[in-house]
Amino acid sequence: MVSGQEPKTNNEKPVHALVLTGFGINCEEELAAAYRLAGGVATIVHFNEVLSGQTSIHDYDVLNFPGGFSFGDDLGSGVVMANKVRFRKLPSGRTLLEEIGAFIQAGGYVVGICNGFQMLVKMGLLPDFAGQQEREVTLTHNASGRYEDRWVRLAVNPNNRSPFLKGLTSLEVPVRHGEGRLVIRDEAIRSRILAEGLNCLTYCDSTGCETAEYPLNPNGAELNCAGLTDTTGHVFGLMPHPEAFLSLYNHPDWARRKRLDPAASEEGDGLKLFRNIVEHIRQTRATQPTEAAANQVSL
Ligand SMILES: NC(=O)CC[C@H](N)C(=O)O
Repeated sequence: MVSGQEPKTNNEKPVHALVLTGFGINCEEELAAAYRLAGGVATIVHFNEVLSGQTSIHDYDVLNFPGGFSFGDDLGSGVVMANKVRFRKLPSGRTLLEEIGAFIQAGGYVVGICNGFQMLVKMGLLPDFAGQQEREVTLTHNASGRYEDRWVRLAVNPNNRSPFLKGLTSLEVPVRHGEGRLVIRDEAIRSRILAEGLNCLTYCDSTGCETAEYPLNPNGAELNCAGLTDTTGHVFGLMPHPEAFLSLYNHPDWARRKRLDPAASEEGDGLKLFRNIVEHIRQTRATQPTEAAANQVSL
């Protein structure tokens, strides 16, 4: 770029999402499409490229763990990938989990959807990354004893900490999983999750009231919890798939909805989350001078 035409603020840089793939992840294309439709840039990268140091997570704004069946759900869904993140050393000499900790501290965002949420929980990033040795919560087999593939309604916790959920009160999205039941280790952790608003999404009925009733709560999750954040709001995980509802035409009832309200938006509820995070990162950047502009000021 010609000198003098350098962007003055970082908000002229595109918001860049790193979307991981490999080993049985299968939702990376939809997730990348979600960021692109929301005005961001998305790059799909094989997990091994990150572990080998060919790709650095620090070059991106949002690190995404998509859904799927990584390692065939062997040892429990998400466990093998989580262990690679926790224990494999990168060329930097640090584990990927340590790199992710630094990435979050530097302002990065981490998202896990379905199998990705299971990975975040099993690597100990949710509900809070305090370097704790023992997991505080887990995601395990659905109470129904079978794979659940259905649309659910979610209520957004008004005290939630995630910029993904800004301005949202409820949304409709599909679930498709066998191990989505949140189990919390003890009462103290349960109270902390509630007190700090970490249970950012709960299964609800058509009136928006939280419910434990099956199949509205499709897996029997404690607190009817469908999604968690950490206390910083930089780590967000959820069992349902917002990237699977980007357009009205993804919804099984789209034809009736279109007939009843032909002028209604053709965007799906899920796209709102990605618009929110792209906008949030842009706004955060708008207040930060670029390195070049900061250097000019200090001269
Ligand atoms: N859609 C998914 O990501 C599925 C997650 C996981 N394989 C399960 O069945 O629980």
